[in-house]
Amino acid sequence: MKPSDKLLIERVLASLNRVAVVFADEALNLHYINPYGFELFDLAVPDNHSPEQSIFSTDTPVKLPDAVIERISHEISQHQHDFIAEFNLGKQGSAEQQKILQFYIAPLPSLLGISSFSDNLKKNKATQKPGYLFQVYDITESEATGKRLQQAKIAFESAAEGIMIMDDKTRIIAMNKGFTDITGFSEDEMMGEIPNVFHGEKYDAVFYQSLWHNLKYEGYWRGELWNTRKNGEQYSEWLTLTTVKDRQNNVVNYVGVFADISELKHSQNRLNELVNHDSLTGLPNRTLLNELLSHAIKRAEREENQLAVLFIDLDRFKAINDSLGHQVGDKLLYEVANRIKLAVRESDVVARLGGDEFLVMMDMIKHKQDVELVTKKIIKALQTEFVIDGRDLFIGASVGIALYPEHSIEVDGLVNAADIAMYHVKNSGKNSHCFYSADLSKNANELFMMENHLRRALERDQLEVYYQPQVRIKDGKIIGAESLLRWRHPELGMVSPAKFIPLAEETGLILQIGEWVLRESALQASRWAHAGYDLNRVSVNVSGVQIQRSNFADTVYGVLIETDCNPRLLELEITESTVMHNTEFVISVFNRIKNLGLKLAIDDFGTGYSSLSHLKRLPLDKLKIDQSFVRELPGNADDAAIANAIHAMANSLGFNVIAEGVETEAQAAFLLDMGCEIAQGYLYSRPVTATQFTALLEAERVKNKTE
Ligand SMILES: Nc1nc2c(ncn2[C@@H]2O[C@H](COP(=O)(O)O[C@H]3[C@@H](O)[C@H](n4cnc5c(=O)[nH]c(N)nc54)O[C@@H]3COP(=O)(O)O)[C@@H](O)[C@H]2O)c(=O)[nH]1
Repeated sequence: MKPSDKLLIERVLASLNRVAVVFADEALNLHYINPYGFELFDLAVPDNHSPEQSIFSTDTPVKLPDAVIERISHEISQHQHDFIAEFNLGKQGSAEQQKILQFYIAPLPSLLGISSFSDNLKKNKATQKPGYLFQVYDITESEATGKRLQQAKIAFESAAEGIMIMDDKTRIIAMNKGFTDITGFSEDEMMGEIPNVFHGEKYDAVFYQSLWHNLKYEGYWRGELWNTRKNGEQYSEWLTLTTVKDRQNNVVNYVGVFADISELKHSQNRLNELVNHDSLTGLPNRTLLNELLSHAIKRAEREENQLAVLFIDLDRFKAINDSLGHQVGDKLLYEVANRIKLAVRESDVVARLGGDEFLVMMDMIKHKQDVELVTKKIIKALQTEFVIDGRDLFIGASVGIALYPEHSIEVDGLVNAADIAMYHVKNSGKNSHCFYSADLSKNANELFMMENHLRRALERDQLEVYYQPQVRIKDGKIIGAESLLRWRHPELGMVSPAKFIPLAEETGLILQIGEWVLRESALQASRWAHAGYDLNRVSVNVSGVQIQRSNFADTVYGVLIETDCNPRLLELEITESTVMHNTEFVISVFNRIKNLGLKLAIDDFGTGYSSLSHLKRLPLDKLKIDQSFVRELPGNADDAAIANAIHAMANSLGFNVIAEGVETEAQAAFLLDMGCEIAQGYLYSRPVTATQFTALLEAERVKNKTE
């Protein structure tokens, strides 16, 4: 071989950079390996050897890795000359690499041809014998790609989602089983068809603009769609469309993947239903109402319309719920919701805010009078008797009305204004309606301020207990005292209990305040007893809220222990209306108090609607004739008859009687004549401080001593 030919062949072999070329003898000793072979098998280049000059003698110790030799000799023994094998081949100086190699082995009659490259080889006898030419390709990458393709194919076929592949004209060219499962359409029916999402007529222009804009500039579009199955059923799908482009940036395919989210939608709707609706009546709750009201306000603003918000609070509902139980209460609320719905237009919104509070939102209001008419209709509907579990129940409704934009232009503002107006109705006789006005807000603010002041009154020692004597009419002897709470406010002056007790009851502050009055009274009663004053009892007013909302008998017991007061020195006065609510419960509380040794009196008797059968079951000691029946005695024949009747009834039930509000001698004489022996009123003394009361007792003691 000419030196120039030898050089050419050597260069060609050296330039092959995708195939390793190896000449080996029968014993698989290497006689030649090109530079790429060195790289592929990670062989160290011998010191005296340059890779370009790749021909070497067998004296040069270059060897294929053992694992490779083993595998080749195994395949040759099996007459396999074309095979793929996987090896861990060490990368020089770095971690091993997994490689997949494709071998082509060509047996050669002898290696004599290559001996001409090297003088060493010429002398080598092995070159006389048969040998092999190996071509080895690294197919690791393409194998991995193949594997990935295989996996993608499995994923495509087995995905529960529907997958469709479209050409650049959005015609379906491939689809999976998930597509058929969801839509009901087979491959035969869909091939070449354009999917619904691209149909020009199904959605509006804005939808298509946004879809194509996204596909073009973002490369994908994602959204929720309604679609129709082959059987005509509507379903909801979540679809992702992706644009596939070639190297020249031309669209070649669109791929659509969609999931059937009908079930999810259903659950979501159910959840929304639960979150946004009142479970008892099915009406929108406060959350949904706020949303609806907010939309309605925006619409009213656009269309320059008026809106009305009616805040409805039921009258007497609490009493029914407390006395007849929650089941009856729930049924009543359900019926109330139906009656309100029937009284308004279909388009009006009726919501339940909680408890016995409802709200009606009416839009497109032309005249205030129209709102008033509907309100009256609602009140009338709720006034009519309800028959629940065979029982006739009567309630009423107090309705506050606020108008958009007159009273507020905001959701909260409107609801608050209607609430304030409703509150005003409640405080002025109930079962009526009233439009909001700024004056009402002023009152509400004052109440709010007073509530804040009252909260601090106890801590700041602004409360004080006054005592009013209860006297024996025939000789004027003080036989008892009624505790009457006073609030001495640094700025507001003396605040009447008639003003702050209802507020304390509403806010629950009465629990703390009432306990404080009881403790003060017990301490004072003990002081007077220890001082030797002959006082039968100190009578303490107890609010219905204390009885209904606290462990009242336990509180009384605690106060007795703390103050070391003899229970016989104390009497509790409870209003007639309190004892007729939740009567069974009240009876049990009264029995416990009675067992502690205290006396019990009914205050303001004659103003409520006592049932005689209930009265009989209460462990009472005394009835207090309300001052409204005393005021016009003896001239008013009706009051005289009532006072007489109360006295007679108390006698027959074995109760003592006391008359309150006695201001004149004539009243006292009439009462004594009637048989009522004890009285209380300005005739004897106004309520006074404990010190002043002690002075009254002391004066009496002195007087008795001197007589
Ligand atoms: N739950 C609690 N209620 C209390 C407590 N302290 C008082 N109250 C209740 O507040 C209402 C107003 O009380 P007050 O302004 O003290 O009025 C009482 C007397 O001052 C007044 N009175 C007494 N004699 C006369 C009279 O001759 N003429 C006249 N016009 N008024 C008079 O009557 C009130 C006594 O009411 P009563 O309790 O019904 O006997 C009042 O309802 C108090 O009950 C408290 O600590 N807790």
